Amino acid sequence: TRTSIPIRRYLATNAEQATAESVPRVEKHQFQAETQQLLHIVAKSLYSDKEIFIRELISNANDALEKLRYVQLSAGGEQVGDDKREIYLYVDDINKTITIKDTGIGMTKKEAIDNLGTIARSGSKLFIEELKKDKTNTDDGKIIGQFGVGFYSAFMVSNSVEVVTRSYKKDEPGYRWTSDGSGSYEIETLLDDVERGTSIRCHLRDDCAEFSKEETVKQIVKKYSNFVSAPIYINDVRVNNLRALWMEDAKSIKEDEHTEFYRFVSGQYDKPRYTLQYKIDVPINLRALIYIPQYKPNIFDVTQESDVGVALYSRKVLIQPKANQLLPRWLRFVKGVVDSEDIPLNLSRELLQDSNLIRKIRLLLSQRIIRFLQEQSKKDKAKYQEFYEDYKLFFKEGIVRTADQGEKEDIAKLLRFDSSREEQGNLISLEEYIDRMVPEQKHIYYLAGPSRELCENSPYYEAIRQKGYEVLFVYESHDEVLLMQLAEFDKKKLKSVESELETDTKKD
Ligand SMILES: Nc1nc(Cl)c2cnn(Cc3ccc(Br)cc3F)c2n1
Repeated sequence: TRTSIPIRRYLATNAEQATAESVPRVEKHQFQAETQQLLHIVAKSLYSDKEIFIRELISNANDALEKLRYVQLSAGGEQVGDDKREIYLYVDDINKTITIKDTGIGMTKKEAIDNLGTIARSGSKLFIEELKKDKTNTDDGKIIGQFGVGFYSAFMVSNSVEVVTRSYKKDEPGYRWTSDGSGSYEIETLLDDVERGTSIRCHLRDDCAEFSKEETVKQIVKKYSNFVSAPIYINDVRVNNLRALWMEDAKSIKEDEHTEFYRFVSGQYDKPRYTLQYKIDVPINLRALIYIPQYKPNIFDVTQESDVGVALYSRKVLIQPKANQLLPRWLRFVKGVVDSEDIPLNLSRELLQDSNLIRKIRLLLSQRIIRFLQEQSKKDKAKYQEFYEDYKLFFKEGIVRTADQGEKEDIAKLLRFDSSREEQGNLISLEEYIDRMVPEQKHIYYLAGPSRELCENSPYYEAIRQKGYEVLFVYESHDEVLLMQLAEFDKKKLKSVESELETDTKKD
């Protein structure tokens, strides 16, 4: 429904109408100081790669559609049936422009000017703080995230930016805002009909002409905005088609949907061996969909810094395709998506590296994955053992590499060992060993040898068996180093039977 009204009906009386013609329809404004500063930050330093201006403008467009839906819902108005909630991109490689148009809530003149100011005020002040303190962002971050500095990113690639917008509010005219991002902008009240929503037209710089090429823009939209809930069209062809599975109710997702999604995020064509969907809102907002591949990693995968498999999103918008700081190195074989609202959309790649928010996500995720795998081991021991045989090198590397005893022991929960009390090949965990230690037994005992038979025939083993103690058998020399490195677990010392015997005979 084109509810826009022509300006002439907008001014009730003739008198007003008469003056209307003389009202200066184009006003010139100076950018505030903060805006200048922010524009400079954004245009010069903020974004590692320019292409994300498309992500930012699409996110603003999607937010405008979400705000419209929210406003109409809370106003009790029914969702007007034929009211399209869509995002349109138009590229024109003759005139070197790209336009992002939404049919969302739109802006009044005051809102446009205030938003520019708000972004600039909260943006530059908060942004400078963020750069300094790198505290986890306060809710102001949400304002930026909401209609963020993202708009300014258009100036990274444009000689000038032209915005046509009309608010959903009754009797509001449309406006055209233009600026070259230098010191001022113009805002013109439009006399003719303007459809509700906002369209941002970027007049691209010569060195950014690629963003007026349909194919280039399609790839960028698929990369960053594939999961944006509103339909996105480029020159009237729909481009986004995948559902953000990680936002959906875990119980409603079928196995083959996971397989399709896993193949999209992992770039591998096997299936998930394990699937973990993880949602928390405190201490931070986190939606994660984690897959462990069916595929057995080869020595190359283990030794090289293989392609890190976890992508970071914020509210369904891609922030970083290979967010390797989201998981500890030893979990680099994990694939999937982590989405956090608390990540301000506009943090640059560098800032993401070591913020304490990222450290918190890393700790929460790795502990949740360990807990999940322990649960899986109890649910299906054989399946876990198969997984353990394929992935144990990653855990051992993790234990040896970390300096933190707590983390060593967390990872050690995943280890499995041959035991004197079990059939060969029926592996037990350290926790299972501890649960069945004899009362006066103080330590966890292990014996390293080339094979089970040689272990069982070792004099060391015989002695300890007299005491009725269970002994873990390890056959690889690196396992001996590993256990020495681990040194203890759950306050019990890990003792090699060989060393134990000597000290016993030496009556300490
Ligand atoms: N698409 C879209 N829709 C809406 Cl409702 C808003 C509100 N703020 N922004 C960012 C923005 C864009 C242009 C100008 Br001029 C000012 C400005 F803050 C929005 N962008």
